[in-house]
Amino acid sequence: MTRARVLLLTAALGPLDYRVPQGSEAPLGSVVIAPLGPRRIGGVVWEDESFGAPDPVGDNRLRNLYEIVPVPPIAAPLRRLVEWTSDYYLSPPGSVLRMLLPGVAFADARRPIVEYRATGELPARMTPQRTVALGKIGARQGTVRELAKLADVSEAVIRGLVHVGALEAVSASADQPCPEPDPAFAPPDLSAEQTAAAAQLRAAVAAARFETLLLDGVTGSGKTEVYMEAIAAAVDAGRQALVLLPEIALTEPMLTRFAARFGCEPVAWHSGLRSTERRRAWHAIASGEARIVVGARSALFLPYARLGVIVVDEAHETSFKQEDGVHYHARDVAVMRGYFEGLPVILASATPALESLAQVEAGRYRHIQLPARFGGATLPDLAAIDMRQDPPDRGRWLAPPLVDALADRLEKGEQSLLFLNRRGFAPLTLCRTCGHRIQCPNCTAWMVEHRLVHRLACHHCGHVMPPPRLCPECEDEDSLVACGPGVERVADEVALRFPEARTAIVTSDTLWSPARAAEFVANVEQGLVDIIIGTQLVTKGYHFPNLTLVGVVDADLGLDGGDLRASERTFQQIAQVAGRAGRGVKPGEVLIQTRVPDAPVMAALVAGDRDGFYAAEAAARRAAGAPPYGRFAALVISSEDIEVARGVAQRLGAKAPVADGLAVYGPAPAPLAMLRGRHRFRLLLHAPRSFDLQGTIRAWVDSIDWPAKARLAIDVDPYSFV
Ligand SMILES: Nc1ncnc2c1ncn2[C@@H]1O[C@H](COP(=O)(O)OP(=O)(O)OP(=O)(O)O)[C@@H](O)[C@H]1O
Ligand SMILES: [Zn+2]
Repeated sequence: MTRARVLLLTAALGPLDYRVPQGSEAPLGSVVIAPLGPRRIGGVVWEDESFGAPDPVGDNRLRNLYEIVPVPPIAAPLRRLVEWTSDYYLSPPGSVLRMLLPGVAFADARRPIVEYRATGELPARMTPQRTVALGKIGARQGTVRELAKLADVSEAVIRGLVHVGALEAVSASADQPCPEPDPAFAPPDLSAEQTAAAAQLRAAVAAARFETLLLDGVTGSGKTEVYMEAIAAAVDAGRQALVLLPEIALTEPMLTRFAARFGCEPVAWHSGLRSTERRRAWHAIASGEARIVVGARSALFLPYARLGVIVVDEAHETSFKQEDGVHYHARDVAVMRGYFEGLPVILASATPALESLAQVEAGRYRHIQLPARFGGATLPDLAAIDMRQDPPDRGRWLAPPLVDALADRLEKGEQSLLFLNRRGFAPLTLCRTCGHRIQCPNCTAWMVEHRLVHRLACHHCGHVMPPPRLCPECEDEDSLVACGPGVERVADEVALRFPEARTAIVTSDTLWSPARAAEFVANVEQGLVDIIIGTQLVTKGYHFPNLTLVGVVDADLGLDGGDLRASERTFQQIAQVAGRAGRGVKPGEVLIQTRVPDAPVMAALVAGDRDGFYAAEAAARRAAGAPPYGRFAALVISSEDIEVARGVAQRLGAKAPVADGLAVYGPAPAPLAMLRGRHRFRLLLHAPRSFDLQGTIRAWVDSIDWPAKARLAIDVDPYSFV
């Protein structure tokens, strides 16, 4: 009889033993469906010796596996990555496994789906909407939902077109062939510096060995062009390439850019995909047919058949850190994947994380630099506007020098960008009469006014309500006032000052789909926008040659809050957004509104002294034992019942581990004391780099009993301290 130990797709259990039905085989890594009580559940056949090698279950108690799923087995290096991730981030292995095997992995790729395509017949009644829709669909084929998305119309319009015979149903196999990228399609003419950098990357891919390379080039130096050479090398070698991006909004422009370089779009992977697209993508990735994959961090764990290189673009971005479920950092896990699979990992950034630079210094990462912009474009001039000396008019947010600069660009027909990392109209609504502030009922957070949609919204839990007319506290009428600016409010000021200017507000509210992102890019490129007002979403990736002015509306915003990376993040964010200016022939100017122009980070930005800033920051971190020279981990205990949460936190606190060099802070109410209706208490651990934090935490957490109503979230190497 053959048995199989299976790691199931559930957080609650370790591996379980099963019997392999007669006539079937289930070698290590096989994807299977197994019985679990009355349920059917997916899983992967695993080594007996993993996860503490639990004792085997007696033959007589084994249940039969239901099915061996006909997809390629999960390879050993990826199984090791699952174990490592589970171990390092203190997450159940079943939760990690789910990232490899989303539901679509179990959907039969060969089962046909009904798709639709144009028949060439035009409906008798042609509305303008139908004309546009058919134009956009062209020769493409897809489900009703996909075509609706493609044509930017409702599904009803598509169904209407089917009804009148303009579209016909076809049975499509879900594993439609992926187009083959052609590395020789349109290679760029690289500059001498770029050529040297690209040669190093190509050689690393050809060597097919683990190595981490930090591609550190100023904004506009052509990092993307250069790492595409590494991808070309991987494709040439018959391998797959993965590019991780920090935001979904960046994927669409990147797909277009790849299409220009390789002759076809790569395969995209992110949470915005339709389930049919997702199914197609997953199976193409697992079979090796998807040669280039561009995706968000969730693309990292997929079972690539023949991965040859991983690129992490904008590698300094903290959005690579997942803040729920498995709290992993995609940049760090990418490096581990490279290690287990024996392949190069390229981290690209104009403002590398201190962590990455420390690895370079320690000799563990190779440093590849591109110190100049491509094509003779120069880096922009940065200057600070001291808001204490040059304040904006009352109730306004733009200081006179910035207003003048905007007027100047409008006159010259050049584009400007105003950056403020705050969505909505105003971050706080306050009663003038009684001082009441409108707070989210579920979170320790203010409700943010979104005037464009007439709503107050909580940015933590998504709770929305109409803006009240009466103060909920004193019931005074029309006493509520908006405090502070968000991008919408800055846009109002721009409209007031420059009624003729064409503006675009760019936030996750306005660029919620890849299609909207693509539309925004096209509008700016065609010169249909004069002033962009945006959040961090516009700080990176974009290349608008006619954009010559960047205004940072509130440079001090990120410095509040006492986050250990506050200065570093401020530096990166402002350097990145500054990098959008002057990328063409015309030089760029950057004006930074601040109340602390003498703060080291502002002074370094204005002086263009990146090395000095990083050196000072590194010294300060080293002295404080902060990352990357020391380590943190956070334990957040939450419950709907505050007493339960407090009780567990206190019992845990009473058993806090004691060790040389280890400091345990708390328990204390977390800064975000309530989130989604749950009360939160936090314990923070601080230890030297070499300390076994994971082992310590594991033993500690096991030392108390956990009531069912309390939940524990563990965050190793936290980036968010709320
Ligand atoms: N060798 C080249 N030939 C033609 N165009 C190039 C070349 N190198 C760079 N470019 C162009 O210069 C612009 C900037 O390059 P790219 O976007 O690759 O820079 P980057 O370093 O990734 O920038 P950022 O970090 O600011 O996003 C792009 O429009 C790119 O196509
Ligand atoms: Zn809330």
